[in-house]
Amino acid sequence: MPVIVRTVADLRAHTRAWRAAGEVIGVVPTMGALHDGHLSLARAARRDCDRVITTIFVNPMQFNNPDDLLKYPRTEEADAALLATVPVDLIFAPAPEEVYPEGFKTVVSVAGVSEPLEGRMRPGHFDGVATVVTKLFGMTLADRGYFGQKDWQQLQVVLRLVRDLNMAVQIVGCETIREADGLAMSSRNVRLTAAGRAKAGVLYAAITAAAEDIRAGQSDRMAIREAAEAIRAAGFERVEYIELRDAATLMPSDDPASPRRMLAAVWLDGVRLIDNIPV
Ligand SMILES: Nc1ncnc2c1ncn2[C@@H]1O[C@H](COP(=O)(O)OP(=O)(O)OP(=O)(O)O)[C@@H](O)[C@H]1O
Ligand SMILES: CC(C)(CO)[C@@H](O)C(=O)[O-]
Ligand code: BAL
Repeated sequence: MPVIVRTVADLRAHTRAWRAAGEVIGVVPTMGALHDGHLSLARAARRDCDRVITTIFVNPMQFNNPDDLLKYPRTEEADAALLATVPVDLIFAPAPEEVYPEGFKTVVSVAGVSEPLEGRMRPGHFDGVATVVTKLFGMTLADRGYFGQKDWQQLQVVLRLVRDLNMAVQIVGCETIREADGLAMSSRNVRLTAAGRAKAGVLYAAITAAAEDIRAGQSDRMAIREAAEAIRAAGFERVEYIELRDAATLMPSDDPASPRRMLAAVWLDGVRLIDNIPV
């Protein structure tokens, strides 16, 4: 089993020795309730790095919805058993007071790319992500950080953060791991009912069809409207957004010559699902 460490002092004792030995350290930040998506990041880190740390921390600062924080699944024992199969060297699972001790005052805020889409729908969310990711890099002294493309906007926020603050961490974006019906794996999927789960693959199918239609010459607006209709017709409660954006800045883009990404957030069974694909 990987060693589980709860304090920054204990973590540093390991990472200092690793660095002194010239070893390359990879970190995989997670909020736990691990699935194959997370494990694919840990496996990529295992291939590239001498030492792999997975952090498990349900970061209160990035939750704009207290109910979402309360309901967030916590499965540490099962997570440790899964990480042992990779294997990772160390699990860092601090308590909130270790990360945000009394007197904590700093907020890291990435303007621009944090603002639309998830940033608009979840106010303060990306400040919480940027702050905790900055702290996790500082705590772990990692050389490389592994993030999933499933959270595409988050990945762009982290890339901007690292560039803007000259952090010596190389960011690796790993592709989205999906269930057989196309549903992107996510810790929140366990909250779907059996009926909801049976429909959930429609999200990926609808945005994939829209991306194909756009590549075949259909207008962006029409293709997106059809995708939203297909999702509603399948019984999803709400389409929060389906947007075609510049892949790096997340600003609106109608220029097919530059890399674009279709990003969506929808509600099914009271669960908020996100997904994205290249166009
Ligand atoms: N299906 C997936 N494929 C690849 N990477 C993923 C997948 N799901 C999550 N990740 C990545 O794992 C890291 C940790 O994510 P997180 O712990 O939030 O898991 P999650 O399943 O996305 O949970 P949720 O979306 O419910 O918060 C992030 O970098 C995220 O992008
Ligand atoms: C990167 C992260 C672990 C920061 O809390 C979180 O946003 C996540 O799980 O994607
Ligand atoms: N997976 C991104 C973190 C979050 O939803 O809060």
